[in-house]
Amino acid sequence: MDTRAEANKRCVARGLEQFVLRATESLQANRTESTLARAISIAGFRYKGIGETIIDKDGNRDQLKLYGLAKDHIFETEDVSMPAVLKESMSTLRPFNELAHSGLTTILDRLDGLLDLPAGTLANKHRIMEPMECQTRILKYPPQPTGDHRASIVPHTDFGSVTLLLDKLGGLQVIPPKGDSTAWEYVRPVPGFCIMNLGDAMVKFTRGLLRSNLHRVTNPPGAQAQCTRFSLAYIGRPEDSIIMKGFDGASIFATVGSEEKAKHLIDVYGIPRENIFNSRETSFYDDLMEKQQTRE
Ligand SMILES: O=C(O)CCC(=O)C(=O)O
Ligand SMILES: [Fe+2]
Repeated sequence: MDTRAEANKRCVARGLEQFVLRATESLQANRTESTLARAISIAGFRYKGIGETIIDKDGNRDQLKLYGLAKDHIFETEDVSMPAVLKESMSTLRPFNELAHSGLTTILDRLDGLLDLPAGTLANKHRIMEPMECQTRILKYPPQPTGDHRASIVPHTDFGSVTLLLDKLGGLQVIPPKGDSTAWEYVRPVPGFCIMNLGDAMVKFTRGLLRSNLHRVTNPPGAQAQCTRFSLAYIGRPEDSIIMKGFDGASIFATVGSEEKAKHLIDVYGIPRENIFNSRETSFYDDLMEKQQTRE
């Protein structure tokens, strides 16, 4: 990346840090939850106070507050009623949305390549100036009492195509693909990087080949459990006019550890036998490269 782009990114990051702190404090200080909840009429693009949702069968309530801001409102604020702290922060929020959306586009282009889709297939369904329900979400998780290991946010999959998460503290957990439903594992945030999560739209587009992982947030591990956890999410969604259905014509390559699993991919997903490689041998890498080079 050139130095100008680097500097740009650093400015946005600094602005964002101040913005998240200022916004969460001010929303907390000035709100009456019901007024703010009414401030934005589109469902999901609003303030949500602590405990508004039930997160498990025992009736436990969530332990976070959040504000969901529509991408379309960030670029067309005139007619949108929103708390002053957010309106005042548009000079930070607009570049953040542009940066996050360009990150989303980079990932979508990479996925086109991996799925053997024509270049631009996915990005053309996520053009930033088209109406779409991409969401910037500011989340605040107060520290929980020691030993409280309940989830703070309900276990869920994301409703969009790709989510980018800017987290400093741990607390985000996933069930890895091979795990059982109790095997939650922490996702460690890496300084300078964001966490990427595929959402339900990608499952639909790829007819279930890509996975939208179940995740939740619980008390951060170790000493971090004493800290308030802030998180900033950009939830990318396809344009409003896109029909949620599987793409035709993508070549899918897969690795499997047994003939039984290969048979499942062939029978259920119709993947050709020659596109399925053995995951127990490193030779699959050369086989795949050879296939990629010989494709039209
Ligand atoms: O706070 C986080 O790290 C995750 C938030 C999340 O999963 C969401 O907003 O969908
Ligand atoms: Fe999520």
